[in-house]
Amino acid sequence: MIKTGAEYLEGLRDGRVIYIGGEKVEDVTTHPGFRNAARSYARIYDARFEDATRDALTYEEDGERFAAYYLKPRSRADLEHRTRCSTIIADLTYGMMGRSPDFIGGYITGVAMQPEIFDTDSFKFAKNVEAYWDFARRNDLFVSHAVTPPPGSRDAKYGGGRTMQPALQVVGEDDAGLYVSGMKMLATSAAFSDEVWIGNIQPLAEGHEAEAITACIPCNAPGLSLWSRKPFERYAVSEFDNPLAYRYDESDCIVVAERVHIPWERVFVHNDSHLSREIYFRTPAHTLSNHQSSVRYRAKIRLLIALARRITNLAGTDKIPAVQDELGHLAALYGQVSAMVDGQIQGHEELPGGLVNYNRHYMYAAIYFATQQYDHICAKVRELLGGGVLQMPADVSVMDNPETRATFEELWDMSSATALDRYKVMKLAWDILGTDFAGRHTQYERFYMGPAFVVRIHNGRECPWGEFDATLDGLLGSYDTGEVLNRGQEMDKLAATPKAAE
Ligand SMILES: Cc1cc2nc3c(=O)[nH]c(=O)nc-3n(C[C@H](O)[C@H](O)[C@H](O)COP(=O)(O)OP(=O)(O)OC[C@H]3O[C@@H](n4cnc5c(N)ncnc54)[C@H](O)[C@@H]3O)c2cc1C
Repeated sequence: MIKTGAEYLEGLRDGRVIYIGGEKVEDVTTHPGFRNAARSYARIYDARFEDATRDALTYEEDGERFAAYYLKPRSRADLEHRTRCSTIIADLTYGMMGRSPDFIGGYITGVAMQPEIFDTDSFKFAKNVEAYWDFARRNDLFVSHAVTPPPGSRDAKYGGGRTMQPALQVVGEDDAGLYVSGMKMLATSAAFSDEVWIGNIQPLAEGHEAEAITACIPCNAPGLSLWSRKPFERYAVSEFDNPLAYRYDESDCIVVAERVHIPWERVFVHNDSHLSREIYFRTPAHTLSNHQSSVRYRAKIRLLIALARRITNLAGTDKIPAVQDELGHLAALYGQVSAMVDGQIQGHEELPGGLVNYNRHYMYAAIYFATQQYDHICAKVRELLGGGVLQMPADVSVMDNPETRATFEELWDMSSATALDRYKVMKLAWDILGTDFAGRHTQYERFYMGPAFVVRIHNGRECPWGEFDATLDGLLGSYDTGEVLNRGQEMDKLAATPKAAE
């Protein structure tokens, strides 16, 4: 059953423990660091009840409606349905919320499409994976994830001397389940999610099997706390000055567990270092979730490029051929991203059991493009922006004082736009390019799938090298030494033949 925005917000008032530094957040739906972002997520939930978006955001099965990110794709049309769903969510948030519910919806659905790999000689967890997917869709869960170990796990003294190890691991077991303690990085949107998925996207070293635990934990589980980074929403001057930080700060939290109990039915991998990482790649999980990343990125750079064009229009530089050339360059990059989204559908893969997946190599290639080009796109927009934003008054209170307002409106007005309209565009541009919020986005786009070398490893793994070999071998096999020698001898003969009378 799908939830309304109000029901979703009510679910966040569940006693979860969130810290901002030493401050304990009592209620994310009212706290000044989180409340507007919570409402932005609620807006996504409400859109599922609106005529224009219901069919794209949901699917129906046996008379019941579920979020479309829980749809197991069986055809190209299903993949397109999932893409439309993520496009609407990304458009509602201008691509600012990377870990919206459709991201981990892709993980959960992806693992449930090939649950058999979770049955091993030691544990039979396939039924848990399938049951969790059904539980998540029936309860319309928003799940976030933390699958990166803390830097402390590289510490040479890692093995000893501490009462609690930094890397989250199993520390106990009983008939009902497992106990875990430690930290996981960096659960974006966890403050707003119902549950958090913990696991390992990086390889685990031998001897670290206790860290292999992969499971879902409710955000209000006893012993679990979420340690938030600085919430930018709290420091937004106003909605007019920082419209993006004010509405769309999705938050990032370190997950800290102190003897958190996980019932067996929520455990997907235990004590198996290899499998704990393989599940993302041997199932469609990583591809379904990160197709969403490409779709979201497209929405974000559309906003950035639209801003670039508007800025040049307001400044009157849009008629200059060199400026038009820059806009053409940005338009080409946008076209490439769009083509990469469509290509993942066009080149989709058939899976066992009548299921399909987006093209995983194209997905990783799109992510690599996105991570490498984000700084470049921002730099181009900054170039076109000039000193614009810094040539504006400090904040919108300039409009509250009649004296400053009169001068502002008289001197800052241009034929292209009023002073206030120019101010509005410049402040929005700065919110995506220059503020704390913007800096976090630059880091996010670079690291959400891990460092660049990790994204290259994914590309190398999924590249159809066999096809490359076939191309090369086709050419190499089309000639051999004998033929070359024969052809050479024939040329010699021809050269030796007397030419006909000219
Ligand atoms: C804003 C943001 C949100 C995120 N959200 C999530 C989330 O929701 N869930 C989640 O699980 N993760 C998330 N991540 C990703 C995650 O937390 C890590 O930041 C990411 O995996 C990189 O790990 P790290 O920070 O430990 O960097 P490191 O692994 O320490 O890498 C940092 C740099 O060190 C160098 N380096 C390290 N190892 C090597 C090597 N072997 N070879 C060459 N160079 C190397 C590279 O230059 C690399 O860029 C998020 C990250 C950011 C920035």
